[in-house]
Amino acid sequence: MLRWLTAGESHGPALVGVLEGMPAGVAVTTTDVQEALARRRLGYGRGARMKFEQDEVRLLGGVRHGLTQGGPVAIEVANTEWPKWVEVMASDPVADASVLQRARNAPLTRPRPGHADLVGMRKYGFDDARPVLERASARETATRVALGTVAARLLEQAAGIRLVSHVVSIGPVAVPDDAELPSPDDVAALDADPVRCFDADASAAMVAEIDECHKDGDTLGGVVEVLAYGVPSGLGSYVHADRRLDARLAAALMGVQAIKGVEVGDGFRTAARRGSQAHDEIDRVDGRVRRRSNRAGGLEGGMTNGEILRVRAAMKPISTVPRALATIDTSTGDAAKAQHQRSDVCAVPPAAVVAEAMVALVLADALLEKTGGDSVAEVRRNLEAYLDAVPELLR
Ligand SMILES: Cc1cc2nc3c(=O)[nH]c(=O)nc-3n(C[C@H](O)[C@H](O)[C@H](O)COP(=O)(O)O)c2cc1C
Ligand SMILES: C=C(O[C@@H]1CC(C(=O)O)=C[C@@H](OP(=O)(O)O)[C@H]1O)C(=O)O
Repeated sequence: MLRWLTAGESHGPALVGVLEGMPAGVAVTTTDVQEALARRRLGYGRGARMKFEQDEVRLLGGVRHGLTQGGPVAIEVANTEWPKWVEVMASDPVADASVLQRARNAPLTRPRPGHADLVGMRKYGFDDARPVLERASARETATRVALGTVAARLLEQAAGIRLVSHVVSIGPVAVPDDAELPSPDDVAALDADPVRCFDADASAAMVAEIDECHKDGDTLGGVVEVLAYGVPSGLGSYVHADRRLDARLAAALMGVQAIKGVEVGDGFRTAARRGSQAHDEIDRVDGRVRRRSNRAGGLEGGMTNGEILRVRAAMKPISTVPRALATIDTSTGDAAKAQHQRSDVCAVPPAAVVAEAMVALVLADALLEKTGGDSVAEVRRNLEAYLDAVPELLR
């Protein structure tokens, strides 16, 4: 079983992630994690913070000489913004109370609709939204991407599974339904695209939409898709609700800040079709079982079926809207405009990278559940033994 946890605040000294259950022998370096984090910072429409903040990565435990050791992997992602927040986010009481009178520490009492601010204040007993937004912030996704990097390395090295994430819509602009899917060889091209989109026309229209929206003081959401190539048949299970891989993927994706819907394969589009047009017919071609289509997105009965895994996640528009939304001031009860400082206009491209990390973590967990194994070599051996034992007529 693979388990993971993250800790840390948006403007604290650092975020930290712990991944427990990784077999020994996964090749991963600080540079691998840094490169993955750099991909999360890409994307047209992100706010000022992305321009001046660096992600400083330290592998704190579980990796030696470029290989996991079988113990928990701990990764720190330091916030280079920290020097500006030393007093505001100090973990110990601040001796000189006068420093807390400064503007940066003023209580945030105009909760932003769409954020955790208002309910977080109620639930945890704060008269200031600061502690709520510090932990609710999607800055935390940096740690998920760091941990997802290790999971993705296991998937590739033990099972030849490779992941791709891309953007399929931003606001009203979408790639055509029948557009070609990007493959793992297209990742560099996706990284180079301003909105991580594989369709050049749609990409240009998305950039124009973001510009338009920025001018209007507004924000945008969209839909991302994660593809997994080379996934063996039989990860997950139909035997119980919490073992279904579709359910586990949906929960992991819904756990990303601002994700409001998940689609497996053709998902909601399938619901509008007749059965004869909704499923993936089975054939035998050159002695191998093949599917004539992949509308199911590689998942049937809560299990991978050997086709390309395809899941989508819908992100709501950024909640900190520059043309500020109506709220109340919780210190007076009066009507007010929601708190607004800097913010992203659109964070759909980084959300694709975060979604990819979540899929990597869930797939790595499902792979280990199927194969067991304390080292990459053992995982690989066990996977091969399982696949070799599948009767010829079912292959
Ligand atoms: C990669 C990423 C970047 C984000 N950047 C911002 C941002 O700059 N400003 C903002 O208000 N919300 C941002 N969000 C979204 C908020 O964190 C999210 O709206 C908030 O947590 C409330 O959404 P929820 O109801 O799904 O938790 C971002 C989300 C992601 C995934
Ligand atoms: C820092 C990151 O994202 C942040 C996520 C975020 C939010 O409210 O979720 C708000 C913004 O931070 P701030 O309010 O400090 O400007 C984003 O920059 C990051 O992704 O690394």
